[in-house]
Formats: sequence, structure tokens, C-alpha cells
Amino acid sequence: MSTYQVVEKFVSINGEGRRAGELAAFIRFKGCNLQCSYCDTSWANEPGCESERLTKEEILSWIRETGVKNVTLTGGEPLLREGMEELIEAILEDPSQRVEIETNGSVDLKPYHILKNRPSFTMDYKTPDSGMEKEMLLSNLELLDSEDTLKFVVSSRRDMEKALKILEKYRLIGKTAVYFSPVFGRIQPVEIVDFLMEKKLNDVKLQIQLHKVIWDPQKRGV
Ligand SMILES: C[S@@+](CC[C@H](N)C(=O)[O-])C[C@H]1O[C@@H](n2cnc3c(N)ncnc32)[C@H](O)[C@@H]1O
Ligand SMILES: Nc1nc2[nH]cc(C(=O)O)c2c(=O)[nH]1
Ligand code: SF4
Ligand SMILES: [Mg+2]
Repeated sequence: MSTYQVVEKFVSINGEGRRAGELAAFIRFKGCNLQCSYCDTSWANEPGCESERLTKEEILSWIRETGVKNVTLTGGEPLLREGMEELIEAILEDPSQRVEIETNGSVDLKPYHILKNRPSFTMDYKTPDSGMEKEMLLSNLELLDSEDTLKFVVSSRRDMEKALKILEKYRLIGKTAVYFSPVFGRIQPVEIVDFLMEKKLNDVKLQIQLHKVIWDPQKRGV
């Protein structure tokens, strides 16, 4: 039987993505294949990080107990964890549940995209300042549609210029929801607004991580 290494699970409002502001039940899985320069959850990627091993049934029963309909699977990198397809399918057997996956753009979305009930992807394209751009699997960009979100977490004008190149090259605006989000503390949100105005970027949204405004930005479990 698969077990899943979970470093935290909690209910909060979703601070990011298309359901920002709505209640969500979060499950954070241990471990990641990337090392982004700005990662705010690098603690969850440490081999020595404490975790609990939960079965699919234990995760399902926790979700049920929360009474929350939006489920966000995050990490670490959730899509690298064994048995993830099985877990997603099991959650989505209840038609009132919605599953959103936070994923880093380096893992092939196809096996998840073809599921009978598929989750919504919130996929990052890692821009140059992350140090991880070379890891991006560009074929993922073709799979994103109106149910999904493409996120550029940016630190600089250089990152925004690169994001714009990707949006143009793969004709992504209008195809999927597009967000620019500041790396917390590294760029002023107004610089993003100025860029959107300068480039006349309609249908791209600025998003600030709500949970870092509501709570101490270092606080876990919110
Ligand atoms: C911690 S990651 C986990 C999921 C997956 N590994 C990924 O990168 O998408 C969740 C989201 O938080 C964002 N994030 C991480 N550190 C951040 C920071 N310092 N400021 C803004 N967003 C950050 C990531 O870019 C990603 O969109
Ligand atoms: N409140 C809250 N919303 C979130 N949305 C995505 C998160 C993540 O770490 O993936 C996150 C998180 O850590 N907290
Ligand atoms: S991919 Fe996600 S979890 Fe992994 S280092 Fe980057 S931001 Fe952190
Ligand atoms: Mg987070």
C-alpha cells in the first residue's frame, strides 16, 4: 500500500492562484527536485525534515473531516511522489471536491492530464532569477487550459521580460490563467504593475501571496 510523506496539513484560505481567498485544505508533501533561489518552503525539502507517513485512506478521511471542498496538494514537489495519480483520483471520486496541484514546471503533467477527473494545475514557469529555468519541461505549456493557471514568480525586470517572451512564443494569454507574483520581499509589486502597463498586458493578473499579508510571512501551517 502506498504511503505519502506529509510534512504539514492545514486548513487556511488559499493565498495564491485562481481560488485565492477561498478556504482550502492543504497537504504539503516532503521533497523537491529543484532548489529555487527564493523557496519559502525549503525546510520541507530537507531529507531530515520531520514528516508523517499517511495512507490514502488517512488523507481522505482528514479531508472529509475538514469539511473543506478545495484541496491543494503542494510541497515540495507533489507530482514526484509515488501514488499521486491514485490519490488525486480517490479525492475526486467525491464530485463536490476540487483538487489544485501546485507544481514546479519540471514534471510531466501528461499522466495527470489524462485522468478521468483531472485536477487543476497551478504551474510555475521558473524564471531566470530562480536559477532553475533550465529544468522547465516546455511541453507542459501546451497542456494548460482554462481550468489551469500559469504562474511566473518574478524577482526582477529580467524575469518579467522572460515571462513575456514565453507568453508570446507559446501564445498562452487567453488559453490559460496567467499570474505574475512577486518573490516576497525581492521586488516591489508596483514594479510589476508598471510592467503590465508598459507592455499593455491585458489578461495577466498580479497576485500577492495573501497569507504573507495576513500572518507573519515566516509562519508555517497557514
Ligand atoms: C513552495 S512551492 C511548492 C509547489 C512546487 N514545488 C512549485 O514550485 O510550484 C508553491 C508556490 O510558492 C511559490 N513561492 C515559493 N517561494 C516563494 C517566495 N519567496 N515568494 C513568492 N512565491 C514563492 C512557488 O513559486 C510556487 O508557486
Ligand atoms: N495560505 C496558503 N496558501 C497557499 N497557496 C499555495 C501555497 C503553497 O505553499 O503551495 C500556500 C500556502 O502555503 N499557504
Ligand atoms: S520547486 Fe517549489 S518547493 Fe521546490 S524549491 Fe522551487 S519553490 Fe521550493
Ligand atoms: Mg507557500
